[in-house]
Amino acid sequence: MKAAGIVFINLGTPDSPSTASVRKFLREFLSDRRVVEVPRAIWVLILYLIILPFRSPRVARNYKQVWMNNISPLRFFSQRLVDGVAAKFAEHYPDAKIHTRLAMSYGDPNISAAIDELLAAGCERLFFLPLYPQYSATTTAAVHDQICKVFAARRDIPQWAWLKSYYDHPDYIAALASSVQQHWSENGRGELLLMSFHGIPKRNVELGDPYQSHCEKTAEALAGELGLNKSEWVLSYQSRLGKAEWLQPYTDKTVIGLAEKGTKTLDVICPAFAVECLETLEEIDGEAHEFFIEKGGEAFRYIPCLNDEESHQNLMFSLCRPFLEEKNVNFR
Ligand SMILES: C=CC1=C(C)c2cc3[nH]c(cc4nc(cc5[nH]c(cc1n2)c(C)c5CCC(=O)O)C(CCC(=O)O)=C4C)c(C)c3C=C
Ligand SMILES: [Fe+2]
Ligand SMILES: [Fe+2]
Repeated sequence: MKAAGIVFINLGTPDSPSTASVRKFLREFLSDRRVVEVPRAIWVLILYLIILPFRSPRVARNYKQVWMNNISPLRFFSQRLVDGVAAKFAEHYPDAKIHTRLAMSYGDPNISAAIDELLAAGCERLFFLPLYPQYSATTTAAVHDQICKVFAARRDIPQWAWLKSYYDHPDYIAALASSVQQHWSENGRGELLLMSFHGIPKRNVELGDPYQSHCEKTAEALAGELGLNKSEWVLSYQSRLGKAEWLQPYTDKTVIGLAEKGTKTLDVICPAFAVECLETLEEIDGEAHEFFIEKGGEAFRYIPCLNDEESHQNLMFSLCRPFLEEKNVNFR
């Protein structure tokens, strides 16, 4: 087997929960045209005059609530996951040279540095695995752009492949289902299972982004695996930004509506997030949790992301295996 490099890529996160670090992160993230498609001249004004000055201190306070000693949850769990998968590679392919790296779309460690390190370590083949089960141009294509930008500046391009999505991979659905079942066995079963996915603007879907259809397929497959009928689960979209319409139903309104209509116990899972982050810990287990209780709910039970669970490491291993074994790669 030729020396191979695997790059796991997540969104990115600030270096610290300070306003300055959050501002730096938001500036890079929200300047990407894949993320915000508003015409540049208008967007630069909104970003620099409104979002960066006003949102950064508020979001920094939110990050402070979920920060783990001196590391962000997203960075902590992503690195643990990658370390766990690296150990599996070493165990299953003891004679092979497989190098793994975690990289971020925004902030450090960046994709370009990861590629440089892997090539310097002698990797002749590279595989990129964005940690987004559902494809969206706002996230997955942004990763693809960055990979292509790095190679556009190189003369000798290595053989490389990437994984576009894994929204219906049997090991992904099985890992989610077993996390729900474990949660039910430890905490009891709520009246309803809410599956909350990160949202994107509705217009993006109208223009051809398959994200919504991927989320729906994940949700239906998970409900099927758990044997739930239509009245036992709900899909919603969280984390909207700005005034435009995003995918509906919105998670905050859904949670409030359910509590007002008499749901007392709610189990909540966020299948679009590979690992814990601000959007799961603060927005869902913090804010949405509070809304539910304020409006009359009794128990809001957040089901953790797959994080560095064994089932998640095995899923990552399965996703990399065809590439590592140089089989005919036939990814979706
Ligand atoms: C799971 C996939 C994600 C999609 C799709 C996505 C689209 C998307 N996000 C924003 C704006 C923000 N997202 C923010 C945080 C954030 N987003 C994701 C994932 C997806 N985003 C994650 C994992 C995180 C958490 C990062 C962390 O450090 O924990 C933020 C920052 C926080 C805030 O200011 O509220 C913004 C902004 C847009 C505009 C978008 C699609 C158009
Ligand atoms: Fe986001
Ligand atoms: Fe949020």
